[in-house]
Parts: sequence; C-alpha cells; structure tokens
Amino acid sequence: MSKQEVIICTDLRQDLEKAVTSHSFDKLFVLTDEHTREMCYPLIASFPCIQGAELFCIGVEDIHKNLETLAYVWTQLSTRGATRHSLLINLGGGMVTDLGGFAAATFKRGISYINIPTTLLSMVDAAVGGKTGINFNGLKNEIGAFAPADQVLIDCEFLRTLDHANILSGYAEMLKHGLISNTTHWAELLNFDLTNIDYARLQQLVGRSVQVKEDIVAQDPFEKGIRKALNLGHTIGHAFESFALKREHPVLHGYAVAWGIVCELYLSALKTGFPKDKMHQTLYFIKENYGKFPFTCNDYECLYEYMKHDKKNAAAGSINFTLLGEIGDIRINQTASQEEIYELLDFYSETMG
Ligand SMILES: NC(=O)c1ccc[n+]([C@@H]2O[C@H](COP(=O)([O-])OP(=O)(O)OC[C@H]3O[C@@H](n4cnc5c(N)ncnc54)[C@H](O)[C@@H]3O)[C@@H](O)[C@H]2O)c1
Ligand SMILES: O=C(O)C(=O)C[C@@H](O)[C@H](O)[C@H](O)COP(=O)(O)O
Ligand SMILES: [Zn+2]
Repeated sequence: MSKQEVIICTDLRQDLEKAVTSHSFDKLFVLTDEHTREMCYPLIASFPCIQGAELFCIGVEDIHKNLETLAYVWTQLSTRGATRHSLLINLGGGMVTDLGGFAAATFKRGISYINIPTTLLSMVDAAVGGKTGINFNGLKNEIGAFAPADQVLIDCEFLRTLDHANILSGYAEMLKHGLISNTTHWAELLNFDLTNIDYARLQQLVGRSVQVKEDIVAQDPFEKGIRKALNLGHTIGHAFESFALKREHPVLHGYAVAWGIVCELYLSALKTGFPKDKMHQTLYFIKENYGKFPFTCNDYECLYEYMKHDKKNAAAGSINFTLLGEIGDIRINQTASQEEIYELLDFYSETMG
C-alpha cells in the first residue's frame, strides 16, 4: 500500500498549498457533504491553491454512505471531465472520507486524493489508514477497498462547529486507541474534561491518538494480523450500528463502538484476564457519557446474525473478536460461543441499564 502523509497542521493554508502542489494534476475537485460545505468549506475557500476547483456535495451521515451516493460522485467526476490525472479533496467526516476515498480508488481504476477530516472521528481514525468504502445490503462497510489518501491534513479548528454528540463519537475511537496502546494514554483520556473542551489540549491528544493508528497501520496495512487491534469494540459495535440502521433509528458510529467496547471488555475479562477494575472504570466512563443502546433479549438472535458478517471472521459460523489481556496487551483472533455472546449481552443490559 502506498505511503500516506499525516500532517498535524500549524498553518492550514500553507500545509494544503504544499500538499496540493506536490501533485501534478489536470483538474481539482472538492467533495463535501451539506454540512461541511456550509461550515468547513468557508475556512479554505479563499486559499489560492483551490481556486478553480470544481465543488460538489452529497447528503449527510451514514444513511447516504451507499451505492446511490457513490454513483452520484462517479457521475459528477465523469461528466465534469475528470481524468486519471485529476485530484480529489475530501472535506468532511468519516462518511465523506470513506465514500470519497472509495470513489477516488475506483474512478478510472484510481485517482489521487487528499483528506481534510472535519470531525474528531475522521481526524483520529477514518481519514487515516486507507480503509474506504460504503455500507451495502444493510451491513457496515460491506463494499470497499484499501486505498490511502496521499495526504491527510488535521486541523482541530474545524471542530469548533462540531456538535457535542459527534465530539463524543470521535472520542470513543480515541478511547479504543488508549485501550490498545498504554495505561498512561488511557488514563489521560478518562480524565479529560469533555464538558468544557480545551481545544489546545484536545489537539495534543488527537496527535497521540492518530499516532497509535499510524503505527499499527504501518505494521499491517491490509489487516492480516495486528491491524485487527483497531477493530476492538467493532464486532459488537457494528452489529449495534447495523441493527439501529435497520430499525431506522441510526446511531453514531462512535457510540456503537463505545457500547461495543463495554461488551468486548467484559469478554476480555472472561476469556483473556483483562483486569476487572479497569473494565469497570472504562464502563463507568462510557455509561456516563454515552448512555445505553436499547435492545431486549428478543433481539439477541438478530444481533448475533449481524456479528456473523464481521470481516474478521475466519470461517462461517465462528465470530472473531479482538480482546485485551491488559491495556496494550492485544489478543487478536479470539472467538466466543453463542452462549458466551448471549452472556455478554446479558451483562451489558444489566450493568448499563
Ligand atoms: N475508514 C476508517 O478507518 C473508519 C474509521 C472509523 C469510522 N469510519 C466510518 O466513518 C463514518 C463516521 O464518520 P463521522 O463520525 O465523522 O461522521 P459523519 O461524517 O457522518 O459526520 C457527522 C456529522 O457531522 C457533520 N460535520 C462534519 N464536520 C463538521 C464540522 N466541522 N462542523 C459541523 N458539522 C460537521 C457531518 O455533516 C455529519 O452531519 C462511519 O461511516 C464509520 O463507519 C471509518
Ligand atoms: O482502520 C481500521 O482498521 C479500523 O478497523 C478502524 C475502525 O475504527 C473503523 O470503524 C473501520 O472502518 C472498521 O472497518 P471494518 O473493516 O470492520 O468495516
Ligand atoms: Zn470505528
């Protein structure tokens, strides 16, 4: 996989100018969603390096991370004269960077692109590491490709217009990075004041968090082994997310991951000796900030069916988890029986209720 440059911006105008001019391209395109066109594009609109760029816009949030929107992006590129030598800038959250990245990866078999993530989640996670794609057939990220942006420009100034729920959503992926890295980072995340955000301090935490992801992706870009660590909380989290989407009450990705982390830490305590005190500390933080995902025991079977579609699964019928023996002690390729999975759903309902 080609190398990706992650830039923590000190001067967005200069950093973007440098990134854009490092490409030789015939046409420049900027993809936004309806919110980022209004709230984020004005921050870059006057930059000389993007004058003359073709701007196009898609609907917001995961409900639009689908084939129809992807076809719209392909159509726009095609009818507005993009060639294999055109350059795309994705300006938005994970929905825009996932879908725009996949559009770039597939248009004329691949054009170059730059990500400018504008949500906390996309800064620390989605825009980095080359996973692109769309939801399909009711399943999360069912279709996609590994295709990294050439550059990712991170500037926390964009976060000033982001709502609190989306700050929390991104923070869940940061918490995941804390759990898979070290106790110091995990503890500083649990102690950060999310009700009165200090953006300068947040920028430092973002820098450390994205480094955790970069280090893992560098070792295993195609998720054959250790990259599965980045999927902690996602076997159950994606099942919650797909289930909520089907019920037409979508939940933010990071919330689903936070609730998935609760379940998978319980499984870690049960199967790989994760310390119960650290499980309870994390669980308390999640319960306080994210509340609870509503389901009953009548939904267990449906949730279990969703887990069967997880991309980490090695064989039909066996469900793959990333668990922890301790903070930073990653145990990939763990499995659990249907009984154990139902037990952890019981635990979730009892403790989070
Ligand atoms: N590729 C990966 O490695 C990876 C990692 C994590 C998550 N994801 C995917 O990312 C998606 C979620 O991304 P997300 O959480 O960024 O959600 P999102 O892109 O849907 O953005 C959330 C909302 O915030 C708005 N928004 C974006 N930037 C804003 C800003 N600066 N100010 C105000 N509003 C703004 C958006 O328009 C949207 O309404 C999911 O589809 C998830 O599966 C991918
Ligand atoms: O980058 C990765 O690898 C991740 O697993 C990061 C996750 O936070 C992200 O949600 C990813 O899109 C999940 O991928 P999937 O392969 O489980 O669909
Ligand atoms: Zn995720």
